[in-house]
Amino acid sequence: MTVQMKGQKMLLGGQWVGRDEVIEVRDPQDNSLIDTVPVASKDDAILCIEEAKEGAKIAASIPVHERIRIIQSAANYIEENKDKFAYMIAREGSKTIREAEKETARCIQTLRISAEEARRIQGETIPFDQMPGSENRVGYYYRFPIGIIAAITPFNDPLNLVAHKVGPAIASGNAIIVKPASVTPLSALMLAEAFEQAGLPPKVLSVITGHGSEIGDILVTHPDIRMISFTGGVEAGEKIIRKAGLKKISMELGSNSPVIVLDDANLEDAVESSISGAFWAAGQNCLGVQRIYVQENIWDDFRDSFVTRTQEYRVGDKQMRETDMGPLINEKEAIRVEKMVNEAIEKGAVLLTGGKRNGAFYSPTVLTNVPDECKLAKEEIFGPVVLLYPISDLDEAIQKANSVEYGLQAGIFTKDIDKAQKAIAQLDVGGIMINDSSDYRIDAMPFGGVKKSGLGREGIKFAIQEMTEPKVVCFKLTNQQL
Ligand SMILES: NC(=O)c1ccc[n+]([C@@H]2O[C@H](COP(=O)([O-])OP(=O)(O)OC[C@H]3O[C@@H](n4cnc5c(N)ncnc54)[C@H](O)[C@@H]3O)[C@@H](O)[C@H]2O)c1
Ligand SMILES: O=C[C@H](O)CS(=O)(=O)O
Repeated sequence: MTVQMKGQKMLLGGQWVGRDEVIEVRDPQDNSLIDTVPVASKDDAILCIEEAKEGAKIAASIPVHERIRIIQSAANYIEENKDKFAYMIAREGSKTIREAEKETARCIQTLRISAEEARRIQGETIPFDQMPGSENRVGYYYRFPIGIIAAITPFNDPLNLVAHKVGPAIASGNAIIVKPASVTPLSALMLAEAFEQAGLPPKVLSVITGHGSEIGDILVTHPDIRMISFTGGVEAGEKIIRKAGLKKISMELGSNSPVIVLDDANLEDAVESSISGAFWAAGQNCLGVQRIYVQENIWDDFRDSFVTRTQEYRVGDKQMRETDMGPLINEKEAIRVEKMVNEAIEKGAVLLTGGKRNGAFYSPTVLTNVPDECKLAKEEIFGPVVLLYPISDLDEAIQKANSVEYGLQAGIFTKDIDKAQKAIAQLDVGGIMINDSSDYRIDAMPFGGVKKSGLGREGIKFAIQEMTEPKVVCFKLTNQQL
């Protein structure tokens, strides 16, 4: 399928512009050239922000009913062209076509929720006469847009995670500058095209392409940027926070997600849900199942079933419908995962299946007996690798699940409501799924983590809260008004 691309153009200050210097966007599966995008200069980033200042005034002046129409129209456009959007996600990224179709459907849902939430940005009246001397006053607060938002997004969900920033920004009357991942910028440019077709006024949305650390620095440090909405790895996140200065910050970072399987669990559900959660998007998934703590009296059954299902997972051409898992985003990432696995094996880990690399492909891999000091055990793998651990009881599972520096989401499989409640209370995470793996999310729920997994929450309504400020209004009434 050929997709008519903007080609060497980015959306900067309401204009589609090209640059002599370009970045090649290549298919991770065969390194074939898909398209090129411009390398924005620091001056381009500064110009983009200057134009976005006008865009912010325009965005704030768009009436809510028009914001709703624009966002719904963009969602309709994506729905009418869903095969092209899914094709591009699978082409420039490493998702299979079926995974890409699901991401496209979620993006449409994300935008429709954004349109709904545009009508729910409300304030409250405040009874001001609460103290002696404060009589004869009435007032309220309402939420207003903050201005220009810089959105910096990762490679693994190149469409929906951009929509999670653009949708709420437009719904709340802000201007937004998106800097997509340099390896998967094309889906973000297609999203910008959807909003252009929908009649979004120029300069409200910009998509600037280039090297993250270069133009990203301008976006992060510029005084006219009022909020940084970052989704990516903790290393980049920490660099951004150190440079940002006094700005609103949203950080959706990495994870090392645990799942607990107790002996009263539905074993088939636990296996199937954890297989999907572990190997979705070749493990390049912030919610990906990385550690599974299995109660020892069901250890053999779970381990054998999980390994068997892992071996049945079909790795291959991501554009083929029968494929379950494609490559990682590039060979460098696959080599990074391979090194983490080999380090663990050298230190005594037991490989139960997988552990094989072929270029950017890395086979679905399961290990046990991984020493705690290994990178594989304590860091984010961001690849198709799962660690199994036997545990004696829930207390041990919770202690071990909490023993890493991340806390995004966790899963627990049990029929015992008391044990589920204990896990809810004691697991140090942003979300816990009962009888689902850690990899469960709907786009409307509050989403984000604790510790090194991030700051703040996304999930449309929650993103809108971060993208708006309350403004208090108080009227002192004159005698004739009383
Ligand atoms: N919590 C979440 O919602 C969530 C969702 C998806 C991915 N992630 C995380 O993202 C990571 C994988 O994505 P990635 O490899 O694209 O992440 P990354 O951190 O390498 O890059 C993310 C974005 O930041 C830009 N960037 C990198 N360094 C920068 C800097 N110094 N200043 C400004 N911008 C900079 C990149 O160009 C890219 O656009 C994983 O850690 C994953 O867990 C988290
Ligand atoms: O990679 C992290 C994503 O935010 C998870 S999801 O694709 O949004 O569920």
